Amino acid sequence: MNPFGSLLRGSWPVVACAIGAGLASGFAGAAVIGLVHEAMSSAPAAGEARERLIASFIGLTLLAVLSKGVSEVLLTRLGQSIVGEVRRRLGRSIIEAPLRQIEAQGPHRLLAALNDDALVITQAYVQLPHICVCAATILGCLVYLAWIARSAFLVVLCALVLGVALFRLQEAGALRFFERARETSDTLFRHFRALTVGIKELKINRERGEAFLADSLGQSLTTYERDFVGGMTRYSVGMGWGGLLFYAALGATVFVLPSAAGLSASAVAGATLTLLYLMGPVAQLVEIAPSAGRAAVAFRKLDDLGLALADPDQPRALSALPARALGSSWQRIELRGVTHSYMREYEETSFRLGPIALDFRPGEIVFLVGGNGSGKTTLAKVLLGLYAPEEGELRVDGVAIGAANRDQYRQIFSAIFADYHVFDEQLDLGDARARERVTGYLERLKLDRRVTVEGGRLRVGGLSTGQRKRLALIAALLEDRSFYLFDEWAADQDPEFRRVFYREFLPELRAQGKTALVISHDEQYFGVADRCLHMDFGVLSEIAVTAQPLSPGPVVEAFNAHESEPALARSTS
Ligand SMILES: Nc1ncnc2c1ncn2[C@@H]1O[C@H](COP(=O)(O)OP(=O)(O)OP(=O)(O)O)[C@@H](O)[C@H]1O
Repeated sequence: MNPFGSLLRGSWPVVACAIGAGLASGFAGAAVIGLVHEAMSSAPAAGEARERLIASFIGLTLLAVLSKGVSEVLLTRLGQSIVGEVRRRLGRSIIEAPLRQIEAQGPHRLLAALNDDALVITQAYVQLPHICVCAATILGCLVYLAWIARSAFLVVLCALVLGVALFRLQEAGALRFFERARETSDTLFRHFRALTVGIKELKINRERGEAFLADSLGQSLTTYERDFVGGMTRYSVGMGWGGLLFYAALGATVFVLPSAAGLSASAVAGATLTLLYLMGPVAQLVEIAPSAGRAAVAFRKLDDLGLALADPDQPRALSALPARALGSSWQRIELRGVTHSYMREYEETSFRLGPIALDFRPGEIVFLVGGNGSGKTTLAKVLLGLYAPEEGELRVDGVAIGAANRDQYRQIFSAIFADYHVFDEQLDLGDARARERVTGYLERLKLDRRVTVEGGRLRVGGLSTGQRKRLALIAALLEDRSFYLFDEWAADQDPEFRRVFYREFLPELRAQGKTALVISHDEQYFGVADRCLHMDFGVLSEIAVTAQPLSPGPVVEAFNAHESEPALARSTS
């Protein structure tokens, strides 16, 4: 979908006012030229006529300057609102795009799109009123020229047509340079990311730091600079041709047309003034061209990334999932013959998960174990609706999950992946009960000194890696979803918090009727599970649960009581 009109929706009044003010400025400027021409070519005015001429001159120049100022202010407003809108839409596009697509692009490409492409597209949009004003001024000047000196008009028209053709030729080359520069921009953002994320490694090893600056970052910067300058140079050459043709038309008007076409001295003066005035808007239009060219490259790049700047208000597909499935009232989540594979570049083999047959019921604690790279996280992503199954299907209480209801399905889950992120700024606690709950969690996870509750929100201080993971656990528990995924949550916790997690939090979730899939290597806690699944190179099997609680206590007793229930065995692979 062409986002051109929809990006400006809501900004049309500003665009219209900017165009109106620009036109007023352009026409007032052109009228000043006409006035000057009239004053120069007729006998000096006296008395009332002279006063009228001076008053008109002052009025028109004031109008030209003021309306130009108004137009500039409006354009600044327009620019800021469009860059915000472009980034909002890109953000939405990223959230709505399939996770595999986003993972395949990598964060650096998305950052480049959010930064570079959003700005470049905005710069082009902001020029829109300028383009209208310049085009109107050029048109007005050409009409005036045709009226006072037809032969000069024809010469200028020929020069314009030839100039545009030569300019377009140069522009094609310029766009190729800009496309290469845009590709380098992706690499640059990858290096920027490495610079911020890998700052410790770069500081510790000076040679690595120097090599990074000189080779990785340095080379990309040089390549970007070379291609960008190359593109702009092509445009400058195009502009040079245009300028040369313009001066040729001016020379012909002044030196050739009076004798060749019998142009009068007054017509030559008028045509010369008009041509000199025309140079301004023509030059402006030509200067805008690189912005438009770069915007075209940016739009193409967003298309390649699969990120459309679609109108966010377009109607969305309605979910086919019954509303009750969103709460804790689902009774069965099934994976039937589900598969997923990754195609690996430069490798002949690809990883394939499944086919998986698996059921989950409310109130189950299911452990998932297996070696590194065996497919545990991949299974979790498929289960959570983050990857669409290639074959087979997911069902909730018999309702198949597809594109239309996948987003709604995902709202059943709360997850802490190994590469989790906590949205601190969104830790809004809401009512008093939630505040009470969170105070309890903070105390139990020994975060009450680092994280405080202020004005219904959590205020987070500097946290260690393990503390941050515990904060992620609190954030997940506050979401109060019916199905939890913990991907090696306890991996970076000390023994005390591992115990609290396995012996207290998991049984509590079970008691609340919530389900948890726990990816874990902590064998000593496998007894907590109702079922234990094992993943081996994408193949899932069920293993026996052994209950060997380490340290008995009130919570463990409760857990042991639960263990006397028969272990659920609904999973097969
Ligand atoms: N985004 C991806 N693109 C391509 N291949 C991937 C991707 N993510 C994982 N893989 C591959 O899929 C296989 C399973 O990975 P997965 O992350 O599911 O394993 P895991 O059991 O969770 O491993 P770990 O215990 O190390 O976290 C691995 O061989 C991995 O190389």
